[in-house]
Amino acid sequence: MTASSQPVLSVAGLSKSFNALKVVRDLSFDVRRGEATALIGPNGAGKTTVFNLISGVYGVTGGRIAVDGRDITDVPSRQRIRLGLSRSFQNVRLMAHLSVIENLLVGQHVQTRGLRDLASPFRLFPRHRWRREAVAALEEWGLERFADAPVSALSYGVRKRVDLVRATLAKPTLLLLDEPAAGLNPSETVTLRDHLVALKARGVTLLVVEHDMHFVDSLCDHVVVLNFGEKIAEGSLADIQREPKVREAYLGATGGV
Ligand SMILES: Nc1ncnc2c1ncn2[C@@H]1O[C@H](COP(=O)(O)OP(=O)(O)OP(=O)(O)O)[C@@H](O)[C@H]1O
Repeated sequence: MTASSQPVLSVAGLSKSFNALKVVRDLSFDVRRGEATALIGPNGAGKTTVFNLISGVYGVTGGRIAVDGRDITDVPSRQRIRLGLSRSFQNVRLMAHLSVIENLLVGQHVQTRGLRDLASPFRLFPRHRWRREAVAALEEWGLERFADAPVSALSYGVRKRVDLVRATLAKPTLLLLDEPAAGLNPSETVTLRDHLVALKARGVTLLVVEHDMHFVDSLCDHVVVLNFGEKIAEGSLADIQREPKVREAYLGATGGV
């Protein structure tokens, strides 16, 4: 297999139980390089748990996870970040009392050094490489006017985009996005979608948990459907929407995919 045809992420026979509760069952799928793959399913299907397994928040009960052909199943989560995995959470995890630029600097610091000396005086090093990179990234995404604003003063849509900038500063190979469109108004949703389409065009591979099927349709190349922790279908959105199993799973839960 050539490096470019090798999947960025490969999940094989993955399972996770919490005591007697089997939340993920024998799940296998690949995420192809340069594509956006959606992981969808009714509430409680196990999507967030799969993200937590891939990012290393939880250990697996069974199965293997590989990134760029390297088995990371037993690699601690911090090292997974260094191997190219980055994640943006459903509830934005920026520090509200810090400015946008400070949040980006903390993010870079945590990714490269860990939490050990988090208190180092960033403000004393205005010409620091990280600061230049963070400012350049904000400019690139048209967010530079917010650089010195406290995160608490930003709209939710701008916070989400700042969180995306934070997640991509480390130039990830694979970006995991947990419900990126949740809580956004229609125009914020389009802006965020355009940001993600641009990231994809730059070669960032995306794995997205999302309930908004219009958003999935406009961003994702491939869809994996979970129900009760099991994969019940995968393919294009049009393909999986035709699958009786998928229609059944959604009709039982939310009334349609
Ligand atoms: N730490 C945990 N301990 C016990 N059960 C858990 C834990 N985390 C998740 N679960 C259970 O696993 C199942 C799957 O949850 P998960 O959050 O992964 O689903 P989801 O598909 O992301 O749902 P949603 O779309 O509502 O966010 C649920 O029944 C949930 O209660």
